[in-house]
Amino acid sequence: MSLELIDVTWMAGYRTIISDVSLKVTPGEFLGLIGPNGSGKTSLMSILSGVRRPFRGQALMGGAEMRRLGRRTLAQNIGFVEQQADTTDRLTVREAVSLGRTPYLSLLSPWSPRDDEQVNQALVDVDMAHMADRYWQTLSGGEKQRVHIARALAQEPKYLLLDEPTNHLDIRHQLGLLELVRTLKVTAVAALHDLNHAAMFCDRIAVMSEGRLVALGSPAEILTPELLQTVFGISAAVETDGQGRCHIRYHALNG
Ligand SMILES: Nc1ncnc2c1ncn2[C@@H]1O[C@H](COP(=O)(O)OP(=O)(O)OP(=O)(O)O)[C@@H](O)[C@H]1O
Repeated sequence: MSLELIDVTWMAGYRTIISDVSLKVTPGEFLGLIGPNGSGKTSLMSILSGVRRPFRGQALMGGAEMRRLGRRTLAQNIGFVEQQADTTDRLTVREAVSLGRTPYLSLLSPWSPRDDEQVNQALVDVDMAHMADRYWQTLSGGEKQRVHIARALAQEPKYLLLDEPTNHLDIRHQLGLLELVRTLKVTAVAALHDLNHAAMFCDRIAVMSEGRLVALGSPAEILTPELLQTVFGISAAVETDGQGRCHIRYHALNG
């Protein structure tokens, strides 16, 4: 089962934000989405998640058009952690993560010990179990971000979509989160600004520029000095280690 976009265009008013993007997310992979500010990463993630519908083209999950699948089906398959999500509700951390179980609950299938297990595991995965009884409003930005991710993990998604998930996180938690995503049995797509993190953790990288998908491939194929110059307007050297992993060394803009 895969997520796929076929010739997708999305417009806001009369402005084209996403142009003719075709992209198939391979089951089990960790796909990084990179591109300059305003290049369309968030817009593309919201189409991949089923939150937004393409203006033209198709967004498919397991070969079925997402627009024909119910919200519950989408929520049982796709966990989406958006940027700047917040709540004014007076919730504890555990209650916020428990919301991830909503797609599985009904009158005939009420809250069970298995739901508790999923919530506990998600809290452990993001290193927030010790704060389970704290109120959401009292958390730091990074702690809130980890709770968002735990809520998505509690959904037991097949696809985990993360929009700039390392925002607000200290470096240890950034690395821990990306390592976690890589080891989970999910297909993951993450919009990332740190290109070296994309190189370290992603199987493939998709590059957005001005609403178009301009490159897609392994980190070593994608992260070349030429692409960094063309898409980001920067000068950099790219080193490759013995295992084929690359590392970008940036040059100062006015150096
Ligand atoms: N609802 C909307 N109405 C009008 N313009 C929009 C809307 N949503 C996005 N845009 C515009 O579309 C472009 C792409 O935005 P998007 O948030 O997808 O980019 P991004 O690559 O995620 O950027 P960033 O790296 O800054 O988060 C931007 O110019 C943005 O202003």
